Amino acid sequence: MTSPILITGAGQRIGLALAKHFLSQDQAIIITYRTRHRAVDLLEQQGAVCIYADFSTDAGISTFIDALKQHTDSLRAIVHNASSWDCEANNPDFEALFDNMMRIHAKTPYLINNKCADLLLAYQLASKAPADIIHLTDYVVETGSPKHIAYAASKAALDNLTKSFSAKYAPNIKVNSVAPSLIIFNEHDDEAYRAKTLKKSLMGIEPGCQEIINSIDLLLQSHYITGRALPVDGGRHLK
Ligand SMILES: NC(=O)C1=CN([C@@H]2O[C@H](COP(=O)(O)OP(=O)(O)OC[C@H]3O[C@@H](n4cnc5c(N)ncnc54)[C@H](OP(=O)(O)O)[C@@H]3O)[C@@H](O)[C@H]2O)C=CC1
Ligand SMILES: Nc1nc2c(c(=O)[nH]1)N=C([C@H](O)[C@@H](O)CO)CN2
Repeated sequence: MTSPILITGAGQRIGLALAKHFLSQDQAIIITYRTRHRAVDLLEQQGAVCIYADFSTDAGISTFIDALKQHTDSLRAIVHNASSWDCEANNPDFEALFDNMMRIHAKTPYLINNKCADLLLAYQLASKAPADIIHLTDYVVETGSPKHIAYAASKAALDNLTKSFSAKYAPNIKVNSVAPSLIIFNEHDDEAYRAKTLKKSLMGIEPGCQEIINSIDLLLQSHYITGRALPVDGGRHLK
């Protein structure tokens, strides 16, 4: 039985790089997308199952879960990557911002982990190896972020879900976080922001998506690491 890996929000950037990596390893994948980027068409042509999902409402989460179960009866792993890096400066409606951040970063993983564990257990039963849940959190889980307050709090909630679900699902399913700081800039990031951000870590580089791919491969290959957050942050904590 080839059990696919589910990656949420894989239409661009890190999620897309992960999807391409797994396909290059002949690992079946299911991805979610919200915007139908051209890259989604290309993933589908390469054999990926691509499911539209907008996690901005409870109904959208529920609709996705139902669609997922129509496509597969087992999962090798779930990578919760979908995210919105939104901030208070851009959203004076703090009620909506907080709800949106919590829903995409905490409620969506919470509901999928609870309602799709049977798919992961089906893989474990057949393979006799543990399945995996991986949460993409953020370095700011440790520090907070004065400019992304609701975002940081929601990622901290996701970090806590890692601890709870790892205890709930062990030993059949491992649950870990990958906690990045800067991985890749956004196109709109100006030179001043880029220079300031690069100075925040000891390594002082924009490392690129391969760092996250390497981290996720490490967690997938381990039969022992669970309940942990793998920091991928260039030594930012020592700056
Ligand atoms: N990039 C970086 O340097 C860092 C990234 N991270 C974390 O790593 C992960 C990947 O980062 P990155 O690739 O930059 O992520 P992006 O900001 O590119 O977002 C990834 C995807 O999430 C999707 N998404 C956003 N909101 C929703 C929603 N409501 N419903 C469904 N999908 C949604 C987006 O869809 P659409 O294409 O429609 O917009 C997008 O394709 C994230 O969890 C991020 O927080 C953490 C620290 C640093
Ligand atoms: N969903 C996203 N989350 C984050 C992003 C992003 O582009 N999308 N970017 C960052 C920054 O790189 C930050 O780590 C350094 O300024 C954080 N989260």
